[in-house]
Amino acid sequence: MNLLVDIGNSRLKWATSGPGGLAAGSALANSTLTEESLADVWGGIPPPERLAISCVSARRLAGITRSVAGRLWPGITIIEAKSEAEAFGVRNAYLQPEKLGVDRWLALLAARRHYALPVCIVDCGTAITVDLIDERGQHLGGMICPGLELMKKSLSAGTEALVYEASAFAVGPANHTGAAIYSGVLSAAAGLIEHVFSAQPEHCQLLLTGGDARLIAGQLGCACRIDADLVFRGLSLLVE
Ligand SMILES: Nc1ncnc2c1ncn2[C@@H]1O[C@H](COP(=O)(O)OP(=O)(O)O)[C@@H](O)[C@H]1O
Ligand SMILES: CC(C)(COP(=O)(O)O)[C@@H](O)C(=O)NCCC(=O)O
Ligand SMILES: [K+]
Repeated sequence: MNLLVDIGNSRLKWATSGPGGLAAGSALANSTLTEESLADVWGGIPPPERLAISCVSARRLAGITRSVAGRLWPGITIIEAKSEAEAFGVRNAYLQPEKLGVDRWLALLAARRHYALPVCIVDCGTAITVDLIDERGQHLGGMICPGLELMKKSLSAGTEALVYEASAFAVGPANHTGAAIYSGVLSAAAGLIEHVFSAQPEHCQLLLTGGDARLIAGQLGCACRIDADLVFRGLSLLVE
């Protein structure tokens, strides 16, 4: 069994991978992550052979992950994923390939392995990222925009009257501020995706992942597939 860890800017996600496939554990908020809280969660799992880490957040969080794993399972092999110019049949479009977020790179590797290309990958996390990959495994580049929570927070940070509300929900034209903000950011996300995807070849598949994938998918006027495990699937290539 191997342990896969995806550290985004909001949450640490983890899963085990074995002969029976992937099994995701519950995500931990970065804001409350400590060696103790992580050791509590992992204390109950069987010792993994290898640990694969993807980290686009603070190095401190990768450090906590390494240190807890080393303490619980002395001698464990730890692999930290890095974006490369080319691997597993995927060629990175970035001028400086190592600068592409490693979560985005791993999602591309997973798409190449598990889906019929071309694919448009959208990661609906802290940021919303869009990445395009053609039938030959060539990454065509991508886009980055704030995620739903960040869009809401930026309105409250940049205005006098708009207050951040965690719980408002609305679709379409809204009749109070919290709902109007919610509806606005959801439409912005859906509009970005539809705009990019509509310019892709007819046979291109749309693949959504990330914490807000289901919510955003519900607003799309085009067919899409949700794969919550895309980054884990990329990580598991590194330990297979
Ligand atoms: N239980 C949850 N806890 C926190 N955020 C959640 C939860 N369910 C969905 N979300 C949404 O998921 C987003 C974070 O998605 P995630 O893919 O974990 O991001 P990242 O990889 O950037 O850490 C949050 O902005 C939030 O809107
Ligand atoms: C764009 C991101 C912030 C997305 O992070 P996330 O929303 O998954 O936390 C991350 O992939 C990143 O830091 N990328 C480096 C810059 C780039 O990909 O161009
Ligand atoms: K992510």
